[in-house]
Amino acid sequence: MEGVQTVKQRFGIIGDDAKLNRAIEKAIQVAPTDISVLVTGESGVGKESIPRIIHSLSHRKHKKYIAVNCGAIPEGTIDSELFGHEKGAFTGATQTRSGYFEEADGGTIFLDEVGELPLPTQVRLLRVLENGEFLKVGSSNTQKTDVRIVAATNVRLFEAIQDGKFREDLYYRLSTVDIGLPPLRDRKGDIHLLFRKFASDFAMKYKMPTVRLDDEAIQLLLNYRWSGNIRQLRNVAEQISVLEQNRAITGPKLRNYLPDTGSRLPAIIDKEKKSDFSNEREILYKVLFDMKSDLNDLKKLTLELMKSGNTADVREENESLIKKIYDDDNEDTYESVEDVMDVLQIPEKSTPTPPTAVEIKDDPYHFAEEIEEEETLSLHDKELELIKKSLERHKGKRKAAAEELGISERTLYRKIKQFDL
Ligand SMILES: Nc1ncnc2c1ncn2[C@@H]1O[C@H](COP(=O)(O)OP(=O)(O)OP(=O)(O)O)[C@@H](O)[C@H]1O
Repeated sequence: MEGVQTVKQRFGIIGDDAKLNRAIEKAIQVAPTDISVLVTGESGVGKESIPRIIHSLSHRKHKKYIAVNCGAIPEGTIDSELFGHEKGAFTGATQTRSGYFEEADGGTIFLDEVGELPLPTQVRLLRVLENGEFLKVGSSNTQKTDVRIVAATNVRLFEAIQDGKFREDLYYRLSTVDIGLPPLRDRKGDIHLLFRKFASDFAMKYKMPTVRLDDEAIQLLLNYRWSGNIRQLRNVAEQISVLEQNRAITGPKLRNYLPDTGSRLPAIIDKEKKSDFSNEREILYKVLFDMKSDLNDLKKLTLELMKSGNTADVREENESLIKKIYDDDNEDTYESVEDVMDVLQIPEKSTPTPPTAVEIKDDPYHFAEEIEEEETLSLHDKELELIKKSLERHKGKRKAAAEELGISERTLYRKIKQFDL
């Protein structure tokens, strides 16, 4: 039997927390059996690695492993996705199609977000679990399949059972063995380790030096509540790796990337609040918006220089703009405003005046209008725009889009429904 450390290495699992190790150990122990396993834990704790371990260490490893995100499939099509359908079963069913349970015969199916399954689908699933039997949608011919099921949930299934949204008998069938993964805030010893790993991965990906945290930043990292768990930590490491010029990260710098930190208060878990990604995104939008605004200012300046060819006129007319672009209290700015004024021979004045709203409005340059338009966009609009763009770019493939956006497929699915896309 493979050891916990070997498995961690093989599956790229970082951390040495006792609860994490116990979860991996349990996965290794149950792998050779056909026992159904329920993986529990908050969103982003790394539940997906457990079914992969179980499948790879089982006698089913040469057969298919299919991971299904139950929360990402619309209710109307989930039965057909899982169990297939007969030709003519519903409008658009132009030919017979096999479902995941048929495809994965001999292998393993991972049902992520199993608590999201509609009740009629739960009945079908129970039947497969009990005797391996299922019916294609629109068919009365019983079929057989031999599939090992590993399910995962980040909702409290007991509450769903009490609310009549999840069948109790199905819960017991699924959770013959329960493997719980701890939230990141309870794995303090692993937090900095994970950050360093992600920072080094992103440094390689973006071909930049690795960011490093000072002591204050490390403390902040350890005391943060991480409601989005490892996924959120990874996103923060990526944002910092991409956006920070100075690779030595101080506490105050890091704080900008941690929404609602409440400084070092102990973790407060809000059951209703699923994640902090909207706040996180807000910060990112702000940084991106500032960068875009600077870029537009520079475009304007360059165009004016090209059009007029007279640097003296341009520098006089755009004094406030030049100051706005270069007068930054950020120590990472490449040039100080004094250097630029020197180059352009503009005398220093005490208080730079940023362009007023009227100035921007009256500006004949289209990119200035762009700035004004951008400023009026709400977070909601920007989120919608990003989701649309990402879906377009990935030709409607939700998995790829969710990956790019740094959210789970289920969250993306909810957003698609929310924005009526
Ligand atoms: N121990 C770990 N070491 C390295 N990366 C990890 C670890 N655990 C999780 N990750 C990474 O964190 C991200 C989230 O993990 P995963 O998708 O498995 O979470 P989850 O619990 O299934 O979340 P959800 O319930 O939202 O689907 C992934 O990018 C995964 O690779």
